[in-house]
Amino acid sequence: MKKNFSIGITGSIGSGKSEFTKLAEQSGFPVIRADDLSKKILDTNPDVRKQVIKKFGNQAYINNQSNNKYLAQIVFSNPIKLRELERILHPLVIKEIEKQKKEIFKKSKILFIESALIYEADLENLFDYVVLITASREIRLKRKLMQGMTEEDFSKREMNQIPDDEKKKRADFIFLNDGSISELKSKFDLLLTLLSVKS
Ligand SMILES: CC(C)(COP(=O)(O)OP(=O)(O)OC[C@H]1O[C@@H](n2cnc3c(N)ncnc32)[C@H](O)[C@@H]1O)[C@@H](O)C(=O)NCCC(=O)NCCS
Ligand SMILES: Nc1ncnc2c1ncn2[C@@H]1O[C@H](COP(=O)(O)OP(=O)(O)OP(=O)(O)O)[C@@H](O)[C@H]1O
Repeated sequence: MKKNFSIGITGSIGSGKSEFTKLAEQSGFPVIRADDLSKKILDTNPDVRKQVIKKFGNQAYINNQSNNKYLAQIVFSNPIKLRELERILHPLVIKEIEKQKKEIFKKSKILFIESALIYEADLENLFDYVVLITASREIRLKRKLMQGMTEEDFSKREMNQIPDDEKKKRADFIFLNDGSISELKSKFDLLLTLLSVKS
């Protein structure tokens, strides 16, 4: 293998991208989760906190923690507000990914990066390859209902995401995750074979 690879993992809500990322982690590969970075920045960056309170009010934080339920209620019902929150967070998330990527590539040739919004946020150039995890709406909804999300909250989030048909045109690899986790693991192993990577 000649160079370092960064592999983006994306998919619509409930598709199973976190499960796929977990498989990469369990196989010993370094992983970055954009969502976790975003949450950490939202919680701990004082300048972000100032900007978020200015746009969304004092209720955006409870004690020292971001009030995600409150923010979710606002932004997923109002695309303008969502863009405002994204404009505050995304540049910092991208900067942090780039920083961590450099460090990780000193020790590893492969890096998996999970991000729900690779196409929505135009992040494609952060990755050598993008893996799209898919499942029917019915299955994705069922999974999120099982996790305690309401159908209304699911639909509001989904409405702010690019449809799978469009994502499929842009992804390098597409894996359907409508079976068991062990079937998903076989697909993960297939990806390693296709990329000539050994865990
Ligand atoms: C509004 C917030 C605080 C709500 O947090 P909450 O814990 O309820 O949801 P969480 O972040 O875990 O998201 C769950 C799912 O919602 C969907 N989702 C999250 N952000 C977005 C978005 N900007 N656009 C579309 N869908 C989104 C994804 O499918 C994601 O996996 C949070 O989603 C947020 O800060 N979003 C804006 C920043 C962002 O774009 N983050 C995504 C990765 S960088
Ligand atoms: N093949 C599968 N078999 C059984 N359960 C699954 C499978 N894939 C995912 N799940 C479950 O469905 C739920 C949603 O999966 P996951 O969190 O991986 O999706 P996601 O794409 O990361 O979702 P989100 O966009 O909400 O972050 C989780 O509880 C997960 O364990």
